[in-house]
Amino acid sequence: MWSDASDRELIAPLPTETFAPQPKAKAMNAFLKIEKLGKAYQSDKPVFSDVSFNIDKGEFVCIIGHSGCGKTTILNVLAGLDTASEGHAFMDGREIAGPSLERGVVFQSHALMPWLTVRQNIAFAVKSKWPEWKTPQVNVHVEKHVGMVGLLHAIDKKPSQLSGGMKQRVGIARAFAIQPKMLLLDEPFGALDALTRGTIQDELMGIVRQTQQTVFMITHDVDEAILLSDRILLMSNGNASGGSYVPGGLAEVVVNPLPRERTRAQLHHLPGYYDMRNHIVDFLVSRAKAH
Ligand SMILES: Nc1ncnc2c1ncn2[C@@H]1O[C@H](COP(=O)(O)OP(=O)(O)OP(=O)(O)O)[C@@H](O)[C@H]1O
Repeated sequence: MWSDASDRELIAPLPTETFAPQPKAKAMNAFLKIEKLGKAYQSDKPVFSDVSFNIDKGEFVCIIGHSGCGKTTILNVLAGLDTASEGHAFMDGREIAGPSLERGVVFQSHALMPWLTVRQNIAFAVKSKWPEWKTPQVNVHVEKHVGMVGLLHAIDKKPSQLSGGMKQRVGIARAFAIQPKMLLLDEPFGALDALTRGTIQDELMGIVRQTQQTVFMITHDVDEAILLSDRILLMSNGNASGGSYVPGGLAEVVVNPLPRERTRAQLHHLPGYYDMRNHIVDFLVSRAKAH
């Protein structure tokens, strides 16, 4: 029911699926195209290999897997901050070869410049993207994006004067403000309490739906993935059982069957929610880490 048939063709071999394939038209020239990606810090023990997937424009894709399977490594390759040992990553028809303002990145730690205010932090990024812009235009743009995350009242405060949730909001506003072609989120809400996390998830979902932003996000939270994403990539860890080493990789692609206009409050009442949740949890418990 959930597996993405076209991705299956790209990811070979995949384990037997217990769900009927769901046909989904997928262009050959997908917006983001990952081909047979592999990474080895130790040549005899690659972290993962043969990872292939596509992301369409406007799609929200989450990746889930146990610690150490290589999620951040993949995100860093997409960000241009790391290189793969094998394979290729293309965005918008061009191979990714270094960081670019075409991709906005939000990490778990907010990475704001502590000596600058919210306004100045975001203006710095905006001026890097559009150096020809005059100050009034930069200000309007900054205020629009700070408003989007509900922080206009704190726009002239420094990071030390903000809560953890507020700092993450600034990071999200800054990433959106450069109008990236792709947003890369590495557990952006990992350090937040459940209440703040929920509020910011709602805000992020609203902005993403409104801007049709393409997103690749790492999370450890199954409910967060089900709430936000159109598809969920399930990654397995490298496995050294039986004397030989098998690298980790992309084990399965789960297509989210829930209506896109879902909200956090209604999620648990939607038909199909528990089946999907149980399927992902079962994967994490029994298949993701087959040591
Ligand atoms: N620079 C490095 N040098 C050597 N090994 C590294 C390096 N960076 C990552 N690794 C190793 O590669 C593996 C994958 O790391 P990565 O951070 O991508 O995993 P992850 O799935 O994102 O984990 P987590 O969920 O804990 O963040 C880990 O075993 C890690 O120790």
